[in-house]
Amino acid sequence: MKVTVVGAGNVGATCADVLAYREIANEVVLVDIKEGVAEGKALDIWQKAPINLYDTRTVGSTNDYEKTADSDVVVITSGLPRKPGMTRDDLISTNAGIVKSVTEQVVKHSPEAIIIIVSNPLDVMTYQAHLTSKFQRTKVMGMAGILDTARYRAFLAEELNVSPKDIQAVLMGGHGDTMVPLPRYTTVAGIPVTELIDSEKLDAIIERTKFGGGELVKLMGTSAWYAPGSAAAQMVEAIVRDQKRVFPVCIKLDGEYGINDCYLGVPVILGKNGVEKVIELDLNAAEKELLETSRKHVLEVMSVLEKNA
Ligand SMILES: NC(=O)C1=CN([C@@H]2O[C@H](COP(=O)(O)OP(=O)(O)OC[C@H]3O[C@@H](n4cnc5c(N)ncnc54)[C@H](O)[C@@H]3O)[C@@H](O)[C@H]2O)C=CC1
Ligand SMILES: O=C([O-])CC(=O)C(=O)O
Repeated sequence: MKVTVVGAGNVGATCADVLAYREIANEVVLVDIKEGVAEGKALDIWQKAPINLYDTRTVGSTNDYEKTADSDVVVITSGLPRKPGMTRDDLISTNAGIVKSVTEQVVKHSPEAIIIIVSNPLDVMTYQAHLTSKFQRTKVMGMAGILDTARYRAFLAEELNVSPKDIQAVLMGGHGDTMVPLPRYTTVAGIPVTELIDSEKLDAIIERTKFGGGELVKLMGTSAWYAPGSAAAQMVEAIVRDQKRVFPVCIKLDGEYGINDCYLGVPVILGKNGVEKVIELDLNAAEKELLETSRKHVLEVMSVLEKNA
């Protein structure tokens, strides 16, 4: 299996590293527009192989997409990260152009690839890649839900003093402050979380999750990369190993949840064909209202992209 990661910055390099040391692919090609950066990071990851004992080949490329030819999966992380005071949506004008030009190259050299978008604003960049690639919707998806649920699970694990491994959760909607965590579908080793935590503490954790990206931007002056890079690698793994994992993933909705033509995070089954099924949960009225607010927000940002097209 061959996987390309475009953007050899913080998230892309982390993703490539996880793909390599966990031997998720046989070959990982790292691409960046900045001269030498992708080659250098790919070489560094390859030199770690004898220490960490893996044999995934890592190759770097300065914008030469020939090296990416016939990739099975392509992860797109190229684009600006936000700085303190910015929203993810503020990145749209710069990142839309980057995602468009990168997707054109990806499609030309890997017409059968499955594309995973990481660049922000996530839902709208997934839209951009889908528009440009003209691939079927099940083969163009965005990574956000695994990261957002991971933050939620980590905060819960800390509060309850249990292993993060035992916390299961699902979350829906756009990757932003309108995301919709679903406590009704959150369990600790099968026990409904609401039996273990009072509602005030749970609400505080939900709020912290919604602004989890911004918390890190404030601390570091740029956005997160360890959890995002690992989350993207986990999606790649589900696809290349045909694991049929159930994850929240951003995809164009075609009538699911009564929504058409909007890109939103929903639980899906992920396997060798990409998104193999969108799972439709029976949401209650309050959850539907939150999802509707999120849909409206993503549609607004999608319309900015359309105006600039
Ligand atoms: N979906 C999510 O949950 C998350 C999304 N992100 C987003 O991922 C993106 C990358 O973040 P970082 O890696 O932290 O940024 P970074 O600045 O460390 O890396 C971005 C890389 O993209 C490269 N690049 C720019 N234009 C390019 C082009 N046309 N072709 C190839 N490479 C190009 C840059 O040279 C740079 O090395 C940002 O848009 C960020 O907002 C970050 C974390 C989580
Ligand atoms: O917050 C950001 O800008 C990056 C991101 O999407 C996240 O870490 O959730």
